[in-house]
Amino acid sequence: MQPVISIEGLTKTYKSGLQALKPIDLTIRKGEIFALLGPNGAGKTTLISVVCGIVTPTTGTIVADGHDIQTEYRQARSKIGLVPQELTTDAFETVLATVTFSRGLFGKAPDPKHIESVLRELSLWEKRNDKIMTLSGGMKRRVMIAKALSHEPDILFLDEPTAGVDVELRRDMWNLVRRLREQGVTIILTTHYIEEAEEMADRVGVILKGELILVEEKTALMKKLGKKTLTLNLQDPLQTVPPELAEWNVTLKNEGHELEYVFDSNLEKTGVPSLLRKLSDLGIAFKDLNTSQSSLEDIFVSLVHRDTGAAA
Ligand SMILES: Nc1ncnc2c1ncn2[C@@H]1O[C@H](COP(=O)(O)OP(=O)(O)OP(=O)(O)O)[C@@H](O)[C@H]1O
Repeated sequence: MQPVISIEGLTKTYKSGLQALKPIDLTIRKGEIFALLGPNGAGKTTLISVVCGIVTPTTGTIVADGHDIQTEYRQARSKIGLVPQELTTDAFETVLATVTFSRGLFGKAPDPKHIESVLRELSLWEKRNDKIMTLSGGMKRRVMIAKALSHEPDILFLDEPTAGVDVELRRDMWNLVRRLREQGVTIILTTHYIEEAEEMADRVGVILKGELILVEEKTALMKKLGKKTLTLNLQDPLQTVPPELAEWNVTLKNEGHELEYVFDSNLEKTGVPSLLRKLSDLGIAFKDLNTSQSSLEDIFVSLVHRDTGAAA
């Protein structure tokens, strides 16, 4: 697939000496929705800010839609829309003036029809003559999105678009993102929420302490997330796993007091009912059972363990 953003050897060390990004290589494909996941302080905003030309990289090159973000900044930036995490807009201006002005900043000819359709899509048309400062927080966020779309960007960055927004805005945002994707816009969003990535993304990148530790198709990642563990507390401890249970790939834990079975909860046949029947046939009784789902955190932990070479 055609790359729309190519990032090579990107690092960022802030003046304070903090290395916010370790060498990052990443290609964003044209027309995809890419979700960048990571905990607070992982480097998501720094990465976006560098690609959008707000923060200068320490090393590395970034090409956006064929233009080097540093040597051809204006051409590259005109292709990009950015919805930042923080609301940065003129409080005394009206909605319409702010969004119209944003388009002009990118050297685009005025297009009142486009501005109107953006404002209507974001339920801002009725508020077009209101001053920004009189709007609610959610409405202000909608204005930020309208500003980012004012110059018809081919690439849209959304930095935590749904942090702290209500259900309605979240749903509108997701619908908008889908419609933009249908129009061929490439979307990169950062989020803490795995559901958001699950709902929206084609691919997911996980960033941890400035390091892009995983980039994967969402469906593959969801398969990993779909892993569940069934733990049975046995009535009587077992010395070894009975050969009759070989097909389930179970393990004994806690000195034979617990039988553990890891299965894929996405599958129609998880193997759980048949395992329980087999245990009953074998006369293996259990006092209690519980299941736990591997979370994004589990994936983080196992990746960190792997990266540091510690025993998993
Ligand atoms: N201007 C700056 N000067 C020095 N350090 C900074 C600056 N901006 C960010 N940092 C640091 O860089 C690291 C990465 O921050 P960044 O905002 O990119 O993370 P994030 O993944 O976006 O986090 P969050 O989810 O909290 O928004 C953090 O340790 C942060 O404190």
